[in-house]
Amino acid sequence: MTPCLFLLSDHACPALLHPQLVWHLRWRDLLANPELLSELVQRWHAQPPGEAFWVLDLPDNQPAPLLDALRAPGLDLSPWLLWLPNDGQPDREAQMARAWAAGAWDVLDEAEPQAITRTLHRLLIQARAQSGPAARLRHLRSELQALRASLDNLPAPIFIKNAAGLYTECNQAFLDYLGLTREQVIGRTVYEVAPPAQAATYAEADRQLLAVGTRQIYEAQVRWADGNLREVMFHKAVYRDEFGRPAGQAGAMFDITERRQLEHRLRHLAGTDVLTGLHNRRSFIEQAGQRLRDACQRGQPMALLLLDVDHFKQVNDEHGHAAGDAMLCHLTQLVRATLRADDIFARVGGDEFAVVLDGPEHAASLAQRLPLLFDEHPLKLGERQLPCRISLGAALIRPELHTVDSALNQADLALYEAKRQGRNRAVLIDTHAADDAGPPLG
Ligand SMILES: Nc1nc2c(ncn2[C@@H]2O[C@H](COP(=O)(O)OP(=O)(O)OP(=O)(O)O)[C@@H](O)[C@H]2O)c(=O)[nH]1
Repeated sequence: MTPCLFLLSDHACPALLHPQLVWHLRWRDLLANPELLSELVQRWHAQPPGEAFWVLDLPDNQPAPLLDALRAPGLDLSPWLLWLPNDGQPDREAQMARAWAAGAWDVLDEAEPQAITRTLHRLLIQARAQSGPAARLRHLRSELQALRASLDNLPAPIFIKNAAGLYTECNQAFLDYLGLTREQVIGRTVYEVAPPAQAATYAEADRQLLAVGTRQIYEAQVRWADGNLREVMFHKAVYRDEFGRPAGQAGAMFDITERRQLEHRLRHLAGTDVLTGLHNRRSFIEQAGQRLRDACQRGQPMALLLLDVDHFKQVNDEHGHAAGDAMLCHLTQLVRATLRADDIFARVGGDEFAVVLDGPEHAASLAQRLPLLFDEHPLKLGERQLPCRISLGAALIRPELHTVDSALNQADLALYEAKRQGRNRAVLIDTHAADDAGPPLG
């Protein structure tokens, strides 16, 4: 915002004649040849000064090309002055008249040094008014407005907080997202802007960020304008004062609710059997593994049951694949109704199902009841009733001694034994009892 003097002259340099001019107004450029004006214009565009004053000599009384050039975009607002040399030319009055008519801001007549001093004095007063604190404030205000307009055009909610945790700025997207007015946000803390549970999370994150003094990315819930909680990813960074101390933080919010829901749904689908809606084998291995680890910590004995439909191939062959599907769903419903809420039930093969559960008593009771259950509840297909028979192998295990695989192997041995003994029955193995393959239960 330093006032500048652009001097264009083919006469003896007026700046040299008037050091006061040079002293108070920093030279921006000095050109001795009016033909270099185009170069001046280019420099002006490359690095426009805040304010500029031009002192012009109108060479050979031909001001038109010069003035046309001065009206080029970006230059036409600059005040300019005519330098009238005291060189004895006869048409001084005419020159002056032409300059006024062309829009000269003033005339510096070398023949009247006192008038030049007055003009320069006025020039300085104006220069100071244009480049002083008020002008700087105007400039800052207009920059702030430009910044705010840019922020308001961004779709992501953006906020700025000072070191005391007060919001000092935010964009329109932030207000829209929270459903608040500017007055409800600016100058307030997170506790006045967000529900208490979320506000505590944000305040702790703010504290950590200011302590570390760099950047921060974290996920948290945010209450949306409609009152619902949304999943949001915060990207925040500290800004510093002139001494390099953290002075506050600027943050942006990215709503990832839909992305998280999609991920959750994909994870669910990846672990779900399409026909029955039960865990598939992959999900069963994960869930059962976690259950065994938990049980291991508690010293809780566990059981793993394997159920397999007897002669299921025959059902398919005689009644069709759709009837076979219906039988698998029927089995699913019957077993699920018998299990406890925290038992893990999965379809681990075509006609093979697995259950992981706590406690040998519950396992023994199920092993006894399930084969009978299917006798009592045949599958109804229209007018027809299809008998549904299953074999069941159960392994009682101590989780500290078993993985899911080894528990499955034990249950498989028991299932094999049930099939071998004639099907439609249960065999229970206590992996720690001396006689591993116990008697059939069903
Ligand atoms: N309907 C239907 N059948 C399936 C599905 N998945 C596998 N199967 C069939 O299930 C049958 C399983 O047959 P096997 O493994 O021979 O067993 P099984 O006939 O029950 O004989 P045992 O187990 O020894 O009593 C095969 O015919 C598969 O084609 C399915 O999703 N739907």
